Amino acid sequence: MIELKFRVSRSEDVMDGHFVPNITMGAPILACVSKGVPGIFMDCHMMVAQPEKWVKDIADAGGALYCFHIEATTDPVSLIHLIHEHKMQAGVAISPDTPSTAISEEVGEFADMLLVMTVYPGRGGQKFIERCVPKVAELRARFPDKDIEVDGGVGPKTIDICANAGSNVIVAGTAIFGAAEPEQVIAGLKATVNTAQAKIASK
Ligand SMILES: O=C(CO)[C@@H](O)[C@H](O)COP(=O)(O)O
Repeated sequence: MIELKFRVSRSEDVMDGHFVPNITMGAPILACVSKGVPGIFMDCHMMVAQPEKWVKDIADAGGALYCFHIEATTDPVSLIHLIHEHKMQAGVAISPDTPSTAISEEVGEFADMLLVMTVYPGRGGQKFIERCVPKVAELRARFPDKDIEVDGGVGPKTIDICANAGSNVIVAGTAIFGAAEPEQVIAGLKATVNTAQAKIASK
């Protein structure tokens, strides 16, 4: 299945730091998309400083998954519960300089998805940061049943390392939107992840 991922941020509020094309927008636009494409799964990556503030707005706009940054909150467990109360899945993201251990056992167990950023949050088209990949393997070992997403600089040249580390949700912006034949890129990314997942499952 192809999902659409929405990067949600406001100019005054940006932190500095499945297959998903990536688009930047806020709740009003999400609401229009939700209305125009009934049943769409909107994976909302909240690159905002106070993620608690936007849960209701995003839920009301039709968000299906609300992913916040662990660096942006002091109480991730309560935030996950709040997201679930609003009938959305909860994702927890870590930026490139944040270790995987920032995700406690409790947070990892309650979350539906863990996101390892492989670029610094802010814009598309950045270079893949390979030193982030071991965090994917660490989280996969600790949380074998969770969705683990990678985001940033992921495409045909970097998918192998992500998939083999255990990532099963891939965000790709430039690699898809910049391709002459996006369908082929998506098919290649999917095949690589499916093969790696089958290998991991057979161990
Ligand atoms: O939101 C971010 C970075 O801030 C990422 O989702 C990138 O926008 C992904 O785009 P590419 O790196 O694939 O071009």
